[in-house]
Amino acid sequence: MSKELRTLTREEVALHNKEDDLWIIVDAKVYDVTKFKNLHPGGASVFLPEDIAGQDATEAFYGLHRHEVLLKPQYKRLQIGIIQGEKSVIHGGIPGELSQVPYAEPLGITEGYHSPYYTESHRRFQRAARKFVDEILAPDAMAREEDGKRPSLSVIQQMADNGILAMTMGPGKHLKGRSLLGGVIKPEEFDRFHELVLAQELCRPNCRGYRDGQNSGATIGLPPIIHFGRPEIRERIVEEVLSGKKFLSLAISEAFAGSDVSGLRTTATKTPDGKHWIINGTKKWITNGTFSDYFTVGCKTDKGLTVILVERGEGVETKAIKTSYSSAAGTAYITFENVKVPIENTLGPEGNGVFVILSNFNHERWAMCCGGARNMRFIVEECLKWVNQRKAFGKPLHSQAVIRAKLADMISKTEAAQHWLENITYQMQHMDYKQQAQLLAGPIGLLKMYITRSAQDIARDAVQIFGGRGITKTGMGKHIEHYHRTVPFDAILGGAEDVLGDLGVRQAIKAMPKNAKL
Ligand code: HEM
Repeated sequence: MSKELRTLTREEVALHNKEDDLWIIVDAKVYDVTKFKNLHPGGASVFLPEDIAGQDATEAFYGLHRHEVLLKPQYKRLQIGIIQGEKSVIHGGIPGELSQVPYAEPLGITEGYHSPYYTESHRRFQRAARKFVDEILAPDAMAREEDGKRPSLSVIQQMADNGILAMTMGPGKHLKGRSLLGGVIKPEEFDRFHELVLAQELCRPNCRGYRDGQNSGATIGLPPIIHFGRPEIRERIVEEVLSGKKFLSLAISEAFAGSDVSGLRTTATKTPDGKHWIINGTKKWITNGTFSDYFTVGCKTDKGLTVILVERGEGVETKAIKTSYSSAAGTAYITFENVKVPIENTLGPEGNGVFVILSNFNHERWAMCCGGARNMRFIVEECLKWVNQRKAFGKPLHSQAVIRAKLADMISKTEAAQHWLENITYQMQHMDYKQQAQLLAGPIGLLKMYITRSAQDIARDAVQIFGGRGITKTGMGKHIEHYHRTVPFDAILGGAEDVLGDLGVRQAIKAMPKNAKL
């Protein structure tokens, strides 16, 4: 039962300023810390100075704690009253609502700004996605990132029921008949900008391992089945995965070869009757691999690289790899030993695996750009809040020019990334698959390189702004520490940064007109 809060004057609170009778005010709320002080992680002595005991400690509190501390039940119950005639105004964000911090949201969805891309349908969709993420996803994300367990199946089920798993595959027939976020838009309305909005909202809890744990194996591993699978396989597996019943991973990279797909060593040889493949080899860094039921596997065959769908079963072993993010992502090392697979599981023509794999890359890299650009923005928001509430040398941190210069750089990079991303998204919206492959592989490669380089600059600057807190896993800088530790993932997964930059330039050189001379 919640206790009755008292209405108190500041004068009344001031009388409780002794070790055995100790109250403080934080944001118009009165807390009795008499007993708590001996359990306080920051020590008891911090409560005793005369400007804290019985006084308003709001500024001191927010210089040292995140707002969420006061929301935890064990601390919330320390509140005994509220100051007469005052209201508490600080909140750590209202679930489902846009942040009011400048640059915390893409300009296109920020109130007062205009956009050539976002319509009322996108904005409505964004609000529904934000609510889902804040209320359902974020609590699970934080808990699983902490304990390293895979995302809770109940949450995956809710993602499936709301069409989220299906929407991460982009617009298309697979959305038909689904209720998207409780019917907030119709399946035929869903376009690339809805997809962009969704991809960015899903990142907001800033739990990088968990984010990859939410079926991102399927986001990259299912399209080859949608586009190249035989109808009977496609129908069964796509439905099982998008309804959250089964999990699937893309299994291309190996200890022997990553970005260089032609160097893969996993082999598939046909049985003498030609009815099965026998697969042998290993795969490494396979997202969701520890818990996936299906694997979309790149194999060497007589006719060259071939992509084959493999079901978990005899001869398939997966074990967890420890990476710098949490094991919620299920990153695995996989061994295939004489795994027998029906020939019908071949995806696309034999020997055409490079095309099957490459045709997927644009969408995968674009989706990673969506997340990368959003994560940069989240760090800008954290830094803006921190420099505003933290004092150093008697002044707020933002009064230091060097801090403002860092923020200027961070904000510019974040805005540049988002605007370039939105332009590419607009191109995707108006191009068919073939045009995208021809015209967008280079720009998407360059964009991803730009985002991951900028993200690493932002991570480094954010650590400087947060100081020791930026390298501490709990407390004020916990998101900065997490970001700085996990930001290299984007620079590696889906094509290493340098390889992608090079791809963009090589494509430009290839497209140079013969008559272009200085
Ligand atoms: C109801 C009031 C308060 C509660 C519930 C509370 C709770 C906590 C908690 C949970 C931590 C661990 C770090 C974290 O999770 O952020 C902490 C750390 C700390 N607290 Fe408090 N606190 C309160 C008020 C204060 C006040 C008024 C001061 C200073 C005047 C203070 C000074 C500190 C310090 C110095 C630390 C260590 C910070 C660090 O390691 O960076 N606390 N407090």
